Amino acid sequence: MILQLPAPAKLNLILRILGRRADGYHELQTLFQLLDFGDLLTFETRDQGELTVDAGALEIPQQDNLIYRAARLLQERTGCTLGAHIRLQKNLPQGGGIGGGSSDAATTLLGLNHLWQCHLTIDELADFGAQLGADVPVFVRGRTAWAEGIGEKLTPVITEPQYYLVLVPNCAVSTAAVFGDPRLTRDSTAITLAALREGQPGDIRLDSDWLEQSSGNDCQALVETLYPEIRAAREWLQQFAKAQLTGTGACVFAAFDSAQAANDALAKLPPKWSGFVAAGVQESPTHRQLAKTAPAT
Ligand SMILES: C[C@](O)(CO)[C@H](O)COP(=O)(O)OP(=O)(O)OC[C@H]1O[C@@H](n2ccc(N)nc2=O)[C@H](O)[C@@H]1O
Ligand SMILES: Nc1ncnc2c1ncn2[C@@H]1O[C@H](COP(=O)(O)OP(=O)(O)OP(=O)(O)O)[C@@H](O)[C@H]1O
Repeated sequence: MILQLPAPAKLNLILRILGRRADGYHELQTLFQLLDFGDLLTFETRDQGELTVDAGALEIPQQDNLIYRAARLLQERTGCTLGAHIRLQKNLPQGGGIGGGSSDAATTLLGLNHLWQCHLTIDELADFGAQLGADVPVFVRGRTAWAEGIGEKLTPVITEPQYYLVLVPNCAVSTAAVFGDPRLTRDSTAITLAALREGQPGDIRLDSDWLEQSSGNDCQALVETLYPEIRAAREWLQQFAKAQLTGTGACVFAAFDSAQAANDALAKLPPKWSGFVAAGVQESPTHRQLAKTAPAT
């Protein structure tokens, strides 16, 4: 049986670092905005337990690929004797801060749970995801969300519809190196969302005025010192709208009210950089696609 599923990108519209835990991981608060643009994965079930990943031009040994690691973890934890061949169409830049590898891992957990009929719950899959990386659970849960802890405590939120122009500078940033740098500021005060819930039934709605005041990325100053090209890309984008780093970079982004305005800015992009326009979404395209998919037999 064959199943094709998207693996969307995310942006960190807010990234605040509150402190460092004894294990080296950082307590943070971040607003994960899911996008309607990403990688594409094709899963083909195998009767024998063998797992293979065709990652195209992505130069990573198979056993290190988060797709392979997610599939292996699911096999080990469920005792499933089925295997799979998984093909990756890589559209997202590597080390871009837009969660490409994490999203591939989440789509693998969701896709194989469906194909292999493991019947795991989203909570169980999100727990497995957290073992693969701090950004995996948000993609497993598939909602634009406010995150706390090391990124695993998720509260779904509703953001205003926006189009994002994402620029890809010519450098890949190591997340571990940024978090390990003594110059990183780690003392932001925590934001509380509870006040925003007052009088609102259902999910918290974050309006653009609140976002304007609260946005910012605590990694940005350090990353721009380490990679002047990232500062140059952000400053170029800043001529159109407030521009910011996502995650630990390298990508920078700005929000626009229409796809037309975002594409007009993209058309002026200097040839040394690439970029893309994507809409912000509340629900992951992976979940939307799975909801339309017939049960595996
Ligand atoms: C910065 C973000 O991209 C924001 O979305 C993520 O929190 C990073 O998520 P990720 O790439 O899935 O992170 P992981 O693969 O779990 O960790 C990569 C490295 O980042 C550091 N790390 C990550 C998350 C976190 N809350 N604190 C950390 O200190 C750790 O040194 C770790 O070795
Ligand atoms: N399927 C995959 N796609 C991309 N990177 C992968 C994959 N599997 C493993 N990796 C490794 O994960 C690292 C992070 O890649 P990724 O593209 O997810 O970075 P990122 O966009 O900065 O993510 P994040 O925002 O979650 O930190 C890369 O250095 C790469 O070696």
